[in-house]
Amino acid sequence: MPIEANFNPNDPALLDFLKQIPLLQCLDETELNSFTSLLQLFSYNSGEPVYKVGSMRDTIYFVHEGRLSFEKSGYIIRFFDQQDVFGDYSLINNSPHSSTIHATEPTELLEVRLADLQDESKFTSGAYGKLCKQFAYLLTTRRRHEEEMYSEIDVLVVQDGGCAPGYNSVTAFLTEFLEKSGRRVFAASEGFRSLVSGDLRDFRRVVYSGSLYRLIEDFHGVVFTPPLREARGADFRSERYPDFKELENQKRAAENIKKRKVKAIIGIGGDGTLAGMQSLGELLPDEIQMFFVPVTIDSDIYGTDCIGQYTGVEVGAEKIRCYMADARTHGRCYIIEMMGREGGYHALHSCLGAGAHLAVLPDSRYNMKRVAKAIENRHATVIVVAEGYRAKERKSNNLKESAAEYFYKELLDAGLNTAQRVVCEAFSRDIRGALPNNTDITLAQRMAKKLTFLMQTGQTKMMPAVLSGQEYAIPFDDIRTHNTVSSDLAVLANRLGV
Ligand SMILES: Nc1ncnc2c1ncn2[C@@H]1O[C@H](COP(=O)(O)OP(=O)(O)OP(=O)(O)O)[C@@H](O)[C@H]1O
Ligand SMILES: O=P(O)(O)OC[C@H]1O[C@](O)(CO)[C@@H](O)[C@@H]1O
Repeated sequence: MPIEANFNPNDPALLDFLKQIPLLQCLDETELNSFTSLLQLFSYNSGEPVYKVGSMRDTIYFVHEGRLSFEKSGYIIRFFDQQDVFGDYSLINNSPHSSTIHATEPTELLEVRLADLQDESKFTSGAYGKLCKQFAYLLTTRRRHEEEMYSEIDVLVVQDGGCAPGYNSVTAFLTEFLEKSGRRVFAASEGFRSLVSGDLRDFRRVVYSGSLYRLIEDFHGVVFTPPLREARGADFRSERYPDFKELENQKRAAENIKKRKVKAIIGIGGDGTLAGMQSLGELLPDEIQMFFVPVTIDSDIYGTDCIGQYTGVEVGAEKIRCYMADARTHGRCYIIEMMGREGGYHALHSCLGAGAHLAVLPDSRYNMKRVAKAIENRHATVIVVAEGYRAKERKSNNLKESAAEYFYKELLDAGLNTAQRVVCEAFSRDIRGALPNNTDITLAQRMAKKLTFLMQTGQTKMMPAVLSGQEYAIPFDDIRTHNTVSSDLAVLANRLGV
Protein backbone atom coordinates (compact mmCIF):
# COMPACT_ATOMS: atom_id res chain seq x y z
CA MET A 1 0.00 0.00 0.00
CA PRO A 2 1.32 3.47 -0.80
CA ILE A 3 2.02 5.66 2.20
CA GLU A 4 0.61 9.17 2.28
CA ALA A 5 3.37 11.68 3.02
CA ASN A 6 3.19 15.23 4.31
CA PHE A 7 4.07 18.10 2.04
CA ASN A 8 3.66 21.85 2.00
CA PRO A 9 1.26 22.83 -0.81
CA ASN A 10 2.60 26.40 -0.67
CA ASP A 11 6.22 25.36 -1.13
CA PRO A 12 7.57 27.59 -3.98
CA ALA A 13 9.63 24.65 -5.30
CA LEU A 14 6.44 22.62 -5.63
CA LEU A 15 4.71 25.45 -7.50
CA ASP A 16 7.71 25.74 -9.84
CA PHE A 17 7.56 21.99 -10.41
CA LEU A 18 3.85 22.13 -11.30
CA LYS A 19 4.33 25.12 -13.60
CA GLN A 20 6.69 23.02 -15.74
CA ILE A 21 3.94 20.54 -16.50
CA PRO A 22 2.24 21.32 -19.86
CA LEU A 23 -1.19 20.11 -18.69
CA LEU A 24 -1.23 22.68 -15.88
CA GLN A 25 0.09 25.61 -17.89
CA CYS A 26 -3.48 26.66 -18.76
CA LEU A 27 -4.28 27.51 -15.09
CA ASP A 28 -3.79 31.00 -13.67
CA GLU A 29 -2.12 31.59 -10.30
CA THR A 30 -5.37 31.31 -8.26
CA GLU A 31 -6.53 28.21 -10.12
CA LEU A 32 -3.12 26.58 -9.67
CA ASN A 33 -3.28 27.29 -5.93
CA SER A 34 -6.68 25.68 -5.57
CA PHE A 35 -5.44 22.76 -7.71
CA THR A 36 -2.44 22.38 -5.40
CA SER A 37 -4.68 22.28 -2.35
CA LEU A 38 -6.36 19.15 -3.79
CA LEU A 39 -3.09 17.26 -4.29
CA GLN A 40 -1.97 14.37 -2.09
CA LEU A 41 1.55 12.97 -2.00
CA PHE A 42 2.00 9.19 -1.92
CA SER A 43 5.18 7.10 -1.65
CA TYR A 44 5.37 3.75 -3.46
CA ASN A 45 7.92 1.01 -2.90
CA SER A 46 9.78 -0.47 -5.83
CA GLY A 47 7.55 -3.08 -7.51
CA GLU A 48 4.34 -1.70 -6.00
CA PRO A 49 1.45 -1.18 -8.43
CA VAL A 50 -0.19 2.24 -8.77
CA TYR A 51 -3.14 0.82 -10.67
CA LYS A 52 -3.88 -2.32 -12.60
CA VAL A 53 -5.60 -2.96 -15.91
CA GLY A 54 -9.38 -3.00 -15.46
CA SER A 55 -9.47 -0.64 -12.46
CA MET A 56 -11.48 2.58 -12.78
CA ARG A 57 -9.93 5.78 -14.02
CA ASP A 58 -10.43 8.27 -11.19
CA THR A 59 -7.07 9.96 -10.54
CA ILE A 60 -4.42 12.00 -12.34
CA TYR A 61 -0.82 11.29 -11.31
CA PHE A 62 2.25 13.54 -11.48
CA VAL A 63 5.65 11.92 -10.99
CA HIS A 64 7.38 13.90 -8.27
CA GLU A 65 10.31 11.51 -7.89
CA GLY A 66 11.23 8.02 -9.08
CA ARG A 67 10.34 5.87 -12.05
CA LEU A 68 7.38 3.73 -13.11
CA SER A 69 6.70 1.20 -15.85
CA PHE A 70 3.69 1.43 -18.15
CA GLU A 71 2.68 -2.10 -19.11
CA LYS A 72 0.22 -3.53 -21.60
CA SER A 73 -0.43 -7.22 -22.22
CA GLY A 74 2.60 -8.12 -20.10
CA TYR A 75 4.99 -5.86 -22.07
CA ILE A 76 6.63 -2.77 -20.69
CA ILE A 77 5.75 -0.12 -23.28
CA ARG A 78 7.52 2.84 -21.69
CA PHE A 79 8.66 4.37 -18.41
CA PHE A 80 7.44 7.46 -16.60
CA ASP A 81 10.02 9.71 -14.93
CA GLN A 82 9.96 12.90 -12.91
CA GLN A 83 7.40 15.47 -14.24
CA ASP A 84 5.64 12.89 -16.40
CA VAL A 85 1.85 12.75 -16.06
CA PHE A 86 -0.35 9.70 -16.38
CA GLY A 87 -3.99 8.97 -15.71
CA ASP A 88 -4.84 12.25 -17.50
CA TYR A 89 -7.03 10.34 -19.98
CA SER A 90 -9.58 10.23 -17.15
CA LEU A 91 -10.39 13.86 -18.11
CA ILE A 92 -12.05 12.60 -21.29
CA ASN A 93 -12.52 8.89 -20.80
CA ASN A 94 -14.24 7.13 -17.92
CA SER A 95 -13.70 3.55 -19.13
CA PRO A 96 -11.43 1.29 -17.02
CA HIS A 97 -7.63 1.47 -17.33
CA SER A 98 -6.18 -0.51 -20.25
CA SER A 99 -2.69 -0.61 -18.72
CA THR A 100 -0.91 -1.42 -15.47
CA ILE A 101 1.55 0.91 -13.76
CA HIS A 102 4.25 -0.27 -11.34
CA ALA A 103 6.85 1.76 -9.48
CA THR A 104 10.25 0.39 -10.58
CA GLU A 105 12.10 2.21 -7.80
CA PRO A 106 10.99 4.09 -4.68
CA THR A 107 8.65 6.67 -6.14
CA GLU A 108 6.62 9.68 -5.03
CA LEU A 109 3.47 10.66 -6.87
CA LEU A 110 1.35 13.77 -6.50
CA GLU A 111 -2.20 12.64 -7.04
CA VAL A 112 -5.45 14.46 -7.61
CA ARG A 113 -8.85 12.74 -7.60
CA LEU A 114 -11.09 13.50 -10.53
CA ALA A 115 -14.08 13.74 -8.17
CA ASP A 116 -12.34 16.64 -6.36
CA LEU A 117 -11.66 18.46 -9.63
CA GLN A 118 -15.32 18.07 -10.54
CA ASP A 119 -16.55 19.34 -7.16
CA GLU A 120 -17.40 23.03 -7.65
CA SER A 121 -16.92 23.74 -3.96
CA LYS A 122 -13.24 22.73 -4.36
CA PHE A 123 -12.32 23.67 -7.95
CA THR A 124 -14.23 25.98 -10.29
CA SER A 125 -15.97 24.49 -13.33
CA GLY A 126 -14.15 27.12 -15.43
CA ALA A 127 -10.76 25.81 -14.30
CA TYR A 128 -11.87 22.21 -14.80
CA GLY A 129 -13.01 23.11 -18.35
CA LYS A 130 -9.60 24.67 -19.00
CA LEU A 131 -7.87 21.46 -17.92
CA CYS A 132 -10.02 19.36 -20.25
CA LYS A 133 -9.38 21.76 -23.14
CA GLN A 134 -5.65 21.77 -22.46
CA PHE A 135 -5.58 17.98 -22.45
CA ALA A 136 -7.44 17.92 -25.80
CA TYR A 137 -5.01 20.51 -27.17
CA LEU A 138 -1.99 18.42 -26.12
CA LEU A 139 -3.54 15.35 -27.74
CA THR A 140 -4.25 17.12 -31.01
CA THR A 141 -0.84 18.80 -31.20
CA ARG A 142 0.69 15.37 -30.86
CA ARG A 143 -1.47 14.28 -33.77
CA ARG A 144 -0.35 17.40 -35.65
CA HIS A 145 3.30 16.57 -35.00
CA GLU A 146 2.61 13.10 -36.37
CA GLU A 147 1.03 14.58 -39.50
CA GLU A 148 4.05 16.84 -39.88
CA MET A 149 6.48 14.00 -39.35
CA TYR A 150 4.93 11.96 -42.18
CA SER A 151 4.23 14.91 -44.48
CA GLU A 152 7.89 15.10 -45.54
CA ILE A 153 9.32 11.64 -45.86
CA ASP A 154 13.05 11.76 -46.46
CA VAL A 155 14.14 8.17 -47.23
CA LEU A 156 11.44 5.53 -47.73
CA VAL A 157 12.11 1.80 -47.46
CA VAL A 158 9.69 -0.51 -49.31
CA GLN A 159 9.87 -4.24 -48.62
CA ASP A 160 8.01 -6.57 -50.95
CA GLY A 161 8.31 -10.12 -52.32
CA GLY A 162 8.39 -13.36 -50.35
CA CYS A 163 9.87 -13.26 -46.87
CA ALA A 164 13.55 -14.17 -46.55
CA PRO A 165 16.12 -14.07 -43.74
CA GLY A 166 17.73 -10.63 -43.78
CA TYR A 167 14.86 -8.26 -44.65
CA ASN A 168 14.84 -6.99 -41.11
CA SER A 169 18.64 -6.94 -40.86
CA VAL A 170 19.17 -4.77 -43.91
CA THR A 171 16.37 -2.42 -42.84
CA ALA A 172 18.05 -2.03 -39.45
CA PHE A 173 21.48 -1.33 -40.99
CA LEU A 174 20.06 1.10 -43.55
CA THR A 175 18.36 2.99 -40.74
CA GLU A 176 21.60 3.06 -38.76
CA PHE A 177 23.89 4.27 -41.54
CA LEU A 178 21.45 6.69 -43.14
CA GLU A 179 20.45 8.21 -39.81
CA LYS A 180 24.13 8.65 -38.93
CA SER A 181 24.57 10.46 -42.24
CA GLY A 182 21.83 12.89 -41.24
CA ARG A 183 18.85 11.32 -43.03
CA ARG A 184 15.40 10.53 -41.63
CA VAL A 185 14.28 7.03 -42.54
CA PHE A 186 10.73 5.75 -42.98
CA ALA A 187 9.24 2.45 -44.09
CA ALA A 188 6.06 1.62 -45.95
CA SER A 189 3.97 -0.50 -43.56
CA GLU A 190 2.95 -3.02 -46.23
CA GLY A 191 5.21 -2.69 -49.26
CA PHE A 192 3.81 -1.40 -52.57
CA ARG A 193 0.26 -1.68 -51.25
CA SER A 194 0.99 1.15 -48.78
CA LEU A 195 2.38 3.41 -51.49
CA VAL A 196 -0.88 3.08 -53.41
CA SER A 197 -3.00 3.75 -50.35
CA GLY A 198 -0.72 6.56 -49.09
CA ASP A 199 -2.50 7.22 -45.78
CA LEU A 200 -0.52 8.35 -42.72
CA ARG A 201 -1.15 4.91 -41.18
CA ASP A 202 0.62 3.30 -44.15
CA PHE A 203 3.99 4.62 -43.04
CA ARG A 204 6.37 4.00 -40.15
CA ARG A 205 9.23 6.05 -38.85
CA VAL A 206 12.24 3.79 -38.30
CA VAL A 207 14.74 5.02 -35.75
CA TYR A 208 18.25 3.87 -34.79
CA SER A 209 19.17 6.37 -32.07
CA GLY A 210 17.87 5.51 -28.61
CA SER A 211 17.60 9.15 -27.57
CA LEU A 212 15.67 10.09 -30.71
CA TYR A 213 13.40 7.11 -30.14
CA ARG A 214 12.63 8.21 -26.58
CA LEU A 215 11.60 11.63 -27.89
CA ILE A 216 9.13 10.37 -30.46
CA GLU A 217 8.19 6.89 -29.30
CA ASP A 218 4.60 7.95 -28.57
CA PHE A 219 3.97 9.01 -32.14
CA HIS A 220 2.21 6.72 -34.54
CA GLY A 221 4.34 4.04 -36.20
CA VAL A 222 7.71 4.77 -34.61
CA VAL A 223 9.90 1.64 -34.60
CA PHE A 224 13.24 1.22 -32.82
CA THR A 225 15.37 -0.74 -35.30
CA PRO A 226 18.51 -2.06 -33.50
CA PRO A 227 16.71 -5.25 -32.36
CA LEU A 228 15.76 -5.94 -35.99
CA ARG A 229 19.38 -6.60 -37.00
CA GLU A 230 19.11 -10.24 -36.02
CA ALA A 231 15.35 -10.64 -36.24
CA ARG A 232 13.52 -13.21 -38.32
CA GLY A 233 10.95 -12.25 -40.93
CA ALA A 234 10.16 -8.95 -42.63
CA ASP A 235 8.35 -6.51 -40.35
CA PHE A 236 7.23 -3.98 -42.97
CA ARG A 237 5.12 -5.92 -45.38
CA SER A 238 2.30 -8.41 -45.48
CA GLU A 239 0.83 -10.47 -48.34
CA ARG A 240 2.06 -9.97 -51.90
CA TYR A 241 0.33 -7.22 -53.87
CA PRO A 242 0.05 -8.42 -57.48
CA ASP A 243 -2.16 -5.40 -58.35
CA PHE A 244 0.97 -3.29 -58.38
CA LYS A 245 1.50 -4.52 -61.92
CA GLU A 246 -1.46 -2.27 -62.92
CA LEU A 247 -0.35 1.08 -64.30
CA GLU A 248 -3.20 2.86 -62.49
CA ASN A 249 -1.88 1.68 -59.13
CA GLN A 250 1.68 2.62 -60.02
CA LYS A 251 0.48 6.11 -60.92
CA ARG A 252 -1.37 6.43 -57.62
CA ALA A 253 1.78 5.35 -55.77
CA ALA A 254 3.86 7.90 -57.69
CA GLU A 255 1.39 10.66 -56.72
CA ASN A 256 1.51 9.68 -53.06
CA ILE A 257 5.32 9.60 -53.14
CA LYS A 258 5.38 13.13 -54.56
CA LYS A 259 2.70 14.30 -52.11
CA ARG A 260 4.78 13.12 -49.17
CA LYS A 261 7.88 14.80 -50.66
CA VAL A 262 9.92 11.60 -50.62
CA LYS A 263 13.57 12.23 -51.50
CA ALA A 264 14.80 8.65 -51.90
CA ILE A 265 13.16 5.22 -52.17
CA ILE A 266 14.82 1.89 -51.40
CA GLY A 267 13.08 -1.26 -52.64
CA ILE A 268 14.02 -4.47 -50.86
CA GLY A 269 13.14 -7.89 -52.27
CA GLY A 270 13.58 -10.13 -55.28
CA ASP A 271 13.12 -9.73 -59.03
CA GLY A 272 9.40 -8.87 -58.71
CA THR A 273 10.17 -6.04 -56.29
CA LEU A 274 12.85 -4.82 -58.69
CA ALA A 275 10.27 -4.81 -61.52
CA GLY A 276 7.95 -2.76 -59.28
CA MET A 277 10.75 -0.27 -58.57
CA GLN A 278 11.62 0.00 -62.24
CA SER A 279 7.98 0.74 -63.13
CA LEU A 280 7.82 3.39 -60.40
CA GLY A 281 11.06 4.90 -61.68
CA GLU A 282 9.37 5.61 -65.02
CA LEU A 283 6.73 7.71 -63.28
CA LEU A 284 8.86 9.69 -60.84
CA PRO A 285 11.06 12.73 -61.42
CA ASP A 286 14.81 12.03 -61.58
CA GLU A 287 15.45 14.05 -58.39
CA ILE A 288 13.88 11.23 -56.36
CA GLN A 289 16.76 8.81 -55.86
CA MET A 290 15.95 5.11 -56.26
CA PHE A 291 17.80 2.05 -55.00
CA PHE A 292 17.22 -1.67 -54.79
CA VAL A 293 18.61 -4.22 -52.32
CA PRO A 294 18.44 -7.91 -53.30
CA VAL A 295 16.98 -10.05 -50.52
CA THR A 296 15.89 -13.43 -51.78
CA ILE A 297 16.59 -17.00 -50.75
CA ASP A 298 16.64 -18.17 -54.32
CA SER A 299 19.27 -15.66 -55.40
CA ASP A 300 17.43 -14.69 -58.57
CA ILE A 301 19.38 -11.45 -59.07
CA TYR A 302 22.48 -11.95 -61.19
CA GLY A 303 25.92 -10.43 -60.46
CA THR A 304 25.68 -10.33 -56.68
CA ASP A 305 25.25 -12.45 -53.62
CA CYS A 306 21.72 -11.96 -52.34
CA ILE A 307 20.89 -11.42 -48.69
CA GLY A 308 19.09 -14.53 -47.44
CA GLN A 309 20.70 -17.04 -49.79
CA TYR A 310 23.32 -18.23 -47.29
CA THR A 311 20.89 -18.75 -44.43
CA GLY A 312 18.52 -20.38 -46.91
CA VAL A 313 21.09 -22.96 -47.98
CA GLU A 314 22.30 -23.60 -44.44
CA VAL A 315 18.79 -24.26 -43.15
CA GLY A 316 17.75 -26.01 -46.37
CA ALA A 317 20.72 -28.40 -46.21
CA GLU A 318 20.02 -29.16 -42.56
CA LYS A 319 16.43 -29.92 -43.42
CA ILE A 320 17.55 -32.34 -46.14
CA ARG A 321 20.00 -34.02 -43.72
CA CYS A 322 17.04 -34.74 -41.47
CA TYR A 323 15.20 -36.36 -44.38
CA MET A 324 18.33 -38.38 -45.22
CA ALA A 325 18.45 -39.80 -41.69
CA ASP A 326 14.74 -40.56 -41.75
CA ALA A 327 14.97 -42.13 -45.22
CA ARG A 328 17.84 -44.38 -44.07
CA THR A 329 15.95 -45.40 -40.96
CA HIS A 330 12.69 -46.29 -42.71
CA GLY A 331 14.05 -47.32 -46.07
CA ARG A 332 12.10 -44.57 -47.83
CA CYS A 333 12.38 -42.36 -50.84
CA TYR A 334 11.72 -38.69 -50.12
CA ILE A 335 11.01 -36.25 -52.93
CA ILE A 336 11.40 -32.85 -51.36
CA GLU A 337 10.26 -29.66 -53.06
CA MET A 338 12.44 -26.65 -52.34
CA MET A 339 12.68 -23.02 -53.48
CA GLY A 340 13.94 -22.31 -56.97
CA ARG A 341 11.52 -20.73 -59.42
CA GLU A 342 14.01 -19.93 -62.20
CA GLY A 343 17.65 -20.96 -61.68
CA GLY A 344 17.20 -23.31 -58.75
CA TYR A 345 20.13 -21.98 -56.69
CA HIS A 346 18.55 -22.81 -53.33
CA ALA A 347 17.47 -26.35 -54.25
CA LEU A 348 20.86 -27.16 -55.82
CA HIS A 349 23.06 -25.80 -53.04
CA SER A 350 20.92 -27.26 -50.25
CA CYS A 351 21.06 -30.65 -52.01
CA LEU A 352 24.82 -30.41 -52.42
CA GLY A 353 25.45 -29.35 -48.85
CA ALA A 354 23.46 -32.27 -47.48
CA GLY A 355 24.87 -34.81 -49.96
CA ALA A 356 21.37 -35.79 -51.14
CA HIS A 357 21.11 -38.05 -54.17
CA LEU A 358 19.71 -35.88 -56.95
CA ALA A 359 18.87 -32.21 -57.60
CA VAL A 360 16.07 -31.67 -60.09
CA LEU A 361 16.28 -28.05 -61.25
CA PRO A 362 13.86 -26.00 -63.37
CA ASP A 363 15.86 -26.81 -66.51
CA SER A 364 16.76 -30.42 -65.62
CA ARG A 365 15.67 -33.07 -68.13
CA TYR A 366 16.60 -36.57 -66.95
CA ASN A 367 16.07 -39.93 -68.58
CA MET A 368 13.30 -40.98 -66.19
CA LYS A 369 13.74 -44.69 -66.83
CA ARG A 370 17.35 -44.42 -65.65
CA VAL A 371 16.30 -42.42 -62.59
CA ALA A 372 13.64 -45.02 -61.75
CA LYS A 373 16.18 -47.87 -62.08
CA ALA A 374 18.73 -46.05 -59.92
CA ILE A 375 16.14 -45.59 -57.15
CA GLU A 376 15.10 -49.24 -57.32
CA ASN A 377 18.70 -50.31 -56.62
CA ARG A 378 18.84 -48.34 -53.37
CA HIS A 379 17.70 -48.86 -49.78
CA ALA A 380 16.87 -45.17 -49.31
CA THR A 381 16.82 -42.10 -51.57
CA VAL A 382 16.44 -38.35 -51.17
CA ILE A 383 15.69 -36.24 -54.24
CA VAL A 384 15.40 -32.45 -54.16
CA VAL A 385 13.07 -30.90 -56.73
CA ALA A 386 13.11 -27.14 -57.36
CA GLU A 387 9.64 -25.59 -57.37
CA GLY A 388 10.17 -24.32 -60.94
CA TYR A 389 10.57 -27.83 -62.41
CA ARG A 390 8.30 -28.13 -65.48
CA ALA A 391 6.45 -25.05 -64.14
CA LYS A 392 5.30 -23.77 -67.54
CA GLU A 393 4.13 -27.21 -68.60
CA ARG A 394 2.21 -27.75 -65.37
CA LYS A 395 0.64 -24.30 -65.59
CA SER A 396 -0.35 -24.46 -69.23
CA ASN A 397 -1.94 -27.88 -68.69
CA ASN A 398 -3.65 -26.57 -65.56
CA LEU A 399 -2.16 -29.41 -63.51
CA LYS A 400 -2.66 -29.45 -59.75
CA GLU A 401 0.47 -31.47 -58.91
CA SER A 402 3.36 -29.71 -57.19
CA ALA A 403 6.81 -29.97 -58.78
CA ALA A 404 7.69 -32.87 -56.47
CA GLU A 405 4.46 -34.72 -57.22
CA TYR A 406 4.94 -34.12 -60.94
CA PHE A 407 8.45 -35.61 -60.81
CA TYR A 408 7.05 -38.62 -58.95
CA LYS A 409 4.35 -39.03 -61.58
CA GLU A 410 7.04 -38.99 -64.27
CA LEU A 411 8.87 -41.73 -62.35
CA LEU A 412 5.71 -43.84 -62.15
CA ASP A 413 5.13 -43.31 -65.87
CA ALA A 414 8.71 -44.50 -66.41
CA GLY A 415 7.85 -47.72 -64.55
CA LEU A 416 9.25 -47.03 -61.04
CA ASN A 417 8.89 -50.15 -58.93
CA THR A 418 10.61 -49.83 -55.56
CA ALA A 419 10.30 -51.34 -52.11
CA GLN A 420 10.92 -47.87 -50.69
CA ARG A 421 7.82 -46.00 -49.66
CA VAL A 422 7.85 -42.83 -51.76
CA VAL A 423 6.78 -39.63 -49.98
CA CYS A 424 6.49 -36.23 -51.70
CA GLU A 425 6.98 -33.42 -49.22
CA ALA A 426 5.27 -30.04 -49.44
CA PHE A 427 7.10 -26.93 -50.67
CA SER A 428 9.48 -25.74 -47.93
CA ARG A 429 8.24 -22.20 -47.22
CA ASP A 430 9.34 -22.56 -43.58
CA ILE A 431 12.91 -21.66 -44.54
CA ARG A 432 11.78 -18.09 -45.25
CA GLY A 433 11.28 -17.60 -41.52
CA ALA A 434 14.78 -18.75 -40.49
CA LEU A 435 16.99 -16.65 -38.27
CA PRO A 436 19.48 -14.80 -40.53
CA ASN A 437 22.98 -16.24 -40.16
CA ASN A 438 26.17 -14.30 -39.70
CA THR A 439 27.04 -14.27 -43.42
CA ASP A 440 23.67 -12.80 -44.40
CA ILE A 441 23.78 -10.27 -41.55
CA THR A 442 27.26 -9.18 -42.68
CA LEU A 443 26.09 -8.99 -46.30
CA ALA A 444 23.14 -6.87 -45.19
CA GLN A 445 25.52 -4.58 -43.36
CA ARG A 446 27.83 -4.19 -46.35
CA MET A 447 25.00 -3.50 -48.76
CA ALA A 448 23.45 -0.93 -46.42
CA LYS A 449 26.81 0.83 -46.09
CA LYS A 450 27.39 0.79 -49.85
CA LEU A 451 23.87 2.10 -50.50
CA THR A 452 24.39 4.93 -48.02
CA PHE A 453 27.51 5.90 -49.96
CA LEU A 454 25.62 5.76 -53.29
CA MET A 455 22.91 7.99 -51.87
CA GLN A 456 25.36 10.46 -50.37
CA THR A 457 27.20 10.76 -53.68
CA GLY A 458 23.98 11.61 -55.52
CA GLN A 459 23.64 8.38 -57.49
CA THR A 460 20.29 6.87 -58.41
CA LYS A 461 18.67 3.72 -59.84
CA MET A 462 21.48 1.59 -58.42
CA MET A 463 21.73 -1.72 -56.59
CA PRO A 464 24.62 -2.32 -54.16
CA ALA A 465 26.26 -5.64 -55.01
CA VAL A 466 28.79 -7.92 -53.32
CA LEU A 467 30.49 -10.67 -55.31
CA SER A 468 33.55 -12.71 -54.33
CA GLY A 469 34.01 -10.39 -51.38
CA GLN A 470 34.15 -7.25 -53.54
CA GLU A 471 31.61 -4.43 -53.36
CA TYR A 472 30.12 -2.97 -56.53
CA ALA A 473 27.03 -1.15 -57.66
CA ILE A 474 24.93 -2.20 -60.63
CA PRO A 475 22.61 0.27 -62.44
CA PHE A 476 18.95 -0.81 -62.59
CA ASP A 477 19.11 -1.17 -66.38
CA ASP A 478 22.01 -3.66 -66.15
CA ILE A 479 20.52 -5.92 -63.49
CA ARG A 480 19.82 -9.37 -64.90
CA THR A 481 17.27 -11.50 -63.13
CA HIS A 482 17.70 -14.86 -64.80
CA ASN A 483 20.35 -16.33 -62.55
CA THR A 484 21.30 -19.72 -63.96
CA VAL A 485 23.23 -22.12 -61.77
CA SER A 486 26.52 -23.79 -62.68
CA SER A 487 26.05 -26.98 -64.69
CA ASP A 488 29.19 -28.45 -63.03
CA LEU A 489 27.50 -28.16 -59.67
CA ALA A 490 24.35 -29.75 -61.04
CA VAL A 491 26.50 -32.75 -62.10
CA LEU A 492 28.10 -32.87 -58.63
CA ALA A 493 24.62 -33.08 -57.11
CA ASN A 494 23.79 -36.14 -59.23
CA ARG A 495 24.74 -39.02 -56.94
CA LEU A 496 22.43 -41.42 -58.75
CA GLY A 497 24.74 -41.23 -61.77
CA VAL A 498 21.80 -40.74 -64.16
N1 LIG B 1 6.14 -6.79 -63.36
C1 LIG B 1 5.87 -6.12 -62.26
N2 LIG B 1 5.56 -4.80 -62.31
C2 LIG B 1 5.30 -4.10 -61.20
N3 LIG B 1 5.29 -4.64 -59.96
C3 LIG B 1 5.58 -5.92 -59.84
C4 LIG B 1 5.89 -6.74 -60.97
N4 LIG B 1 6.14 -7.98 -60.52
C5 LIG B 1 6.00 -7.95 -59.19
N5 LIG B 1 5.66 -6.72 -58.77
C6 LIG B 1 5.42 -6.28 -57.38
O1 LIG B 1 6.47 -6.79 -56.60
C7 LIG B 1 5.96 -7.58 -55.52
C8 LIG B 1 6.93 -8.68 -55.22
O2 LIG B 1 7.09 -9.52 -56.34
P1 LIG B 1 7.23 -11.10 -56.18
O3 LIG B 1 6.06 -11.60 -55.44
O4 LIG B 1 7.53 -11.68 -57.50
O5 LIG B 1 8.47 -11.27 -55.19
P2 LIG B 1 10.02 -10.96 -55.39
O6 LIG B 1 10.31 -9.55 -55.09
O7 LIG B 1 10.43 -11.48 -56.73
O8 LIG B 1 10.68 -11.81 -54.27
P3 LIG B 1 10.75 -13.42 -54.22
O9 LIG B 1 10.99 -13.90 -55.59
O10 LIG B 1 11.91 -13.68 -53.33
O11 LIG B 1 9.46 -13.84 -53.65
C9 LIG B 1 4.59 -8.06 -55.98
O12 LIG B 1 3.74 -8.30 -54.87
C10 LIG B 1 4.13 -6.86 -56.80
O13 LIG B 1 3.56 -5.88 -55.94
O1 LIG C 1 4.22 -18.32 -50.37
P1 LIG C 1 3.84 -17.89 -51.74
O2 LIG C 1 3.19 -16.58 -51.76
O3 LIG C 1 3.11 -18.96 -52.50
O4 LIG C 1 5.19 -17.63 -52.53
C1 LIG C 1 5.97 -18.63 -53.09
C2 LIG C 1 7.18 -17.98 -53.71
O5 LIG C 1 7.92 -17.29 -52.71
C3 LIG C 1 9.25 -17.75 -52.72
O6 LIG C 1 9.36 -18.70 -51.68
C4 LIG C 1 10.22 -16.63 -52.52
O7 LIG C 1 10.07 -16.07 -51.32
C5 LIG C 1 9.45 -18.38 -54.07
O8 LIG C 1 10.50 -19.31 -54.05
C6 LIG C 1 8.09 -18.96 -54.33
O9 LIG C 1 7.85 -19.05 -55.70
